[in-house]
Amino acid sequence: MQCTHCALQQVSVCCSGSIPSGRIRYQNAWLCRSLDIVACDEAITHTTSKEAASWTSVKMKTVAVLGGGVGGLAAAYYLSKSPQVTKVILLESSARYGGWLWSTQRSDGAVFEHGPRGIRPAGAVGWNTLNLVQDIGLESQLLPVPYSHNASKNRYLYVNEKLHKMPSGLWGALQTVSPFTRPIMYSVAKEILVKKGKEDDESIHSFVSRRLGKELADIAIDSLCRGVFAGDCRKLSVRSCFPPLYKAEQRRGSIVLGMLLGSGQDQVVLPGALAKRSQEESWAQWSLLRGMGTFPETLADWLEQSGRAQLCRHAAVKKMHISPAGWEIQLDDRTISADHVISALPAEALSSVLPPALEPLIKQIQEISTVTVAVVNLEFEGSILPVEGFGHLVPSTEDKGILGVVYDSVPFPQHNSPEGVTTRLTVMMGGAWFQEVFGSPDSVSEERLLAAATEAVQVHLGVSAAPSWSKVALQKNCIPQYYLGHWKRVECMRRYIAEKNLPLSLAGSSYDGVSVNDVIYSGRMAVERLLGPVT
Ligand SMILES: Cc1cc2nc3c(=O)[nH]c(=O)nc-3n(C[C@H](O)[C@H](O)[C@H](O)COP(=O)(O)OP(=O)(O)OC[C@H]3O[C@@H](n4cnc5c(N)ncnc54)[C@H](O)[C@@H]3O)c2cc1C
Ligand SMILES: C=Cc1c2[nH]c(c1C)Cc1[nH]c(c(CCC(=O)O)c1C)Cc1[nH]c(c(C)c1CCC(=O)O)Cc1[nH]c(c(C)c1C=C)C2
Repeated sequence: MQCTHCALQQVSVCCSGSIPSGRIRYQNAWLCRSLDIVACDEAITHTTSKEAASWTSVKMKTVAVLGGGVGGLAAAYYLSKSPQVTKVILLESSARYGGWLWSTQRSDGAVFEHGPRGIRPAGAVGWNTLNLVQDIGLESQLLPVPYSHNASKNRYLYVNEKLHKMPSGLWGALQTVSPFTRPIMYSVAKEILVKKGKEDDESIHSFVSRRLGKELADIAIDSLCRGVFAGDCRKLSVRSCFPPLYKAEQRRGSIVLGMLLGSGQDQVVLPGALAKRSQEESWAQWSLLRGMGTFPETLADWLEQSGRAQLCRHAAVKKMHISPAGWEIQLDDRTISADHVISALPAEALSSVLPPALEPLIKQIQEISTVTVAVVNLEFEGSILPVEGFGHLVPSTEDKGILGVVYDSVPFPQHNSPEGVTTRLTVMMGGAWFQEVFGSPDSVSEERLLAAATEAVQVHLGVSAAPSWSKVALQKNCIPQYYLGHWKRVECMRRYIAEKNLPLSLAGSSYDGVSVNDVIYSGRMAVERLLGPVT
C-alpha cells in the first residue's frame, strides 16, 4: 500500500506482518511518518521497539509561512501550538488576509460573498475546521444550515432550457427524474458488477461513464465538476479530485461497495464540542454572520494576539535563496531568514520565487494550472425566485460560460439587507471555458460579465427585473485544476524535496484538495509532517 501523503514510503498494512519504518502511534491508530493511517488498533498484530518517533527532538528556530490565505493562516495556527518552534513569521503580499475568502458587508448590513460561501462540517477535515473555529472563538457567529433545510435538499440543474430538481434520497433515486432517462438506482445497482479499472488514474468523466453510465457523466458529473472545480470533468483526475471514489474502486471494486463497507479512512481527527454539535444538529454546511471573510480575519487576530506568530501584510515574497544555514527570503524592502519554509502560495507564485537551482521542482510545480472564475453578486428587490434551493448548475453542453447560480438568500437569509425584502444571487461564470467564451481575463470588461450574469438570471429563472445592486469580481487563476497524473506530480515534488533535504513544505489548494476544509487540513499536515502531531 502506498501512503497517499508521504510519497517516499511504501507502507504495508500491519496485519500482513510487515511494519513500515517510521510508523508512530497516534490517537487510536498507527500512522506512517506522513500521518496517514496504516492500520487501526485491531489490525495491529506486530509492534516494534522503534516505534516512538523522534518528533519531540525536532527543533526549529524560525519557520516562515508564505501566503496569508486560509492555508497559510492554518499552517501558522498549528505552528503556533508547537513548543518546538521559536518564531513563526507569515508573509502575505496583499493588504488583507484570507486569499479567496473574501466578503463585502454593505453599510446596511447585507453580506455578499466573492469566494466560498458555505463550508461542509462533515468528515475528519470538516471536524478539523470546526475544532479550529471553536478554538479561535468564532462559534457564536456560526450560521449552520441543517440537512432538513430546502437549501440542502433542493439543488437544480438547468438542462434543455429548464430547471430540474436533482433527485435526492432513496425515493428520488428509484424514480425516473428528468433530465435523466433512467432511475439513478438502475445505474447504481449495475455499478457493483462493473469490472475494476486498470489505470493508475483516469478522467472523472471516463471513470463515471465506465461505472455509472454516460448519461450521468455527461449531465450530473459534468455539472458537479463545474460546481466544485469550475473545471472540465473530461480533463480532471478522479484520483485527485474525488479520492473516495477512486479508493472505493481500488479497495472494494465498486463505488457502491466502497460506500457501504468503507474504503479506508485516511485522516484521524477527534471531534471537539462544536463538531459534535454539528453532528447532533445534522448540519449540511455553515457560514458566518458577517461573511466567510471574518474567518481569516479572526484567525489572523487570534494569531497576532497569541504573540506566537508575526504576521506581515504588504510582504510579497520576491525571491528565495537556499544555503546550508537555511532560507533567505527576499521581500521588496528586506530579507528574512528562516530555518524552514511552509509554502501556502498558489503553485504559480511559488514557482516564480524558488531559486533556479531547483529547476526540476519548479517545472513540476508549473504544471499545476488554474482557472479563472467571474463571480457576479446580484441583489433584487422582493422575492423573485421561482424555486427554493441552494442553486442550480449548468452542464457544459447547455452553456459553456455560465457555470451555475447560487441562491444565496435561501441558505443564508441572515445576510439579506434588513431593510425590506430582497433576494441575493451569485452567478459563477467561465472556469475552464473562460477564454473560449469571454476572451482574455485581462481584457474582459465588467459590463460584459454583468450583462452575461443578468441575462442568465433572466433566462434561467425568469427574472425580468434589473438588479438593484451588483458587484463583479474577476477571480483570476482562483481554482487549481488537478488534471490526469496530478497525484504523481505531487508525489514527485515531495520526493524531490525529501531527497534533497530541502527545508520546504507544500500546503494550500494546489496540491491535496481545494475545499476550505482540505486547505486547512493541508496546513495542519505540513506542520505535523515537520514536527509531529499537534494537539
Ligand atoms: C469563487 C470561489 C468559490 C469557492 N467556493 C468554495 C466553497 O463553497 N467551499 C469551499 O470549501 N471552498 C470553496 N472555494 C475554494 C477555497 O476558497 C480555496 O481553495 C481556498 O480558499 C484556497 O486557500 P489557499 O490558502 O490555498 O490559497 P489562496 O486563498 O490563494 O491564498 C494564497 C495567498 O498567497 C498570497 N500570495 C500570492 N503570491 C504571494 C507572494 N509572492 N508573497 C506572499 N504572498 C503571496 C495571496 O495574496 C493569497 O492571500 C472557492 C473558491 C473560489 C475562488
Ligand atoms: C458554479 C460554480 C461554483 C459554485 N461553487 C464553486 C464553484 C466553482 C466552488 C466550490 N463549491 C464547493 C466547493 C468545495 C467542495 C468541497 O469538497 O466541499 C468549491 C471549491 C461546494 C459544493 N458546491 C456544490 C457541490 C455539490 C459542492 C460539494 C459539497 C457539497 O455537496 O456541498 C454545488 C454547487 N456549487 C455552486 C452551485 C450553484 C452549486 C449547485 C447548485 C457554485
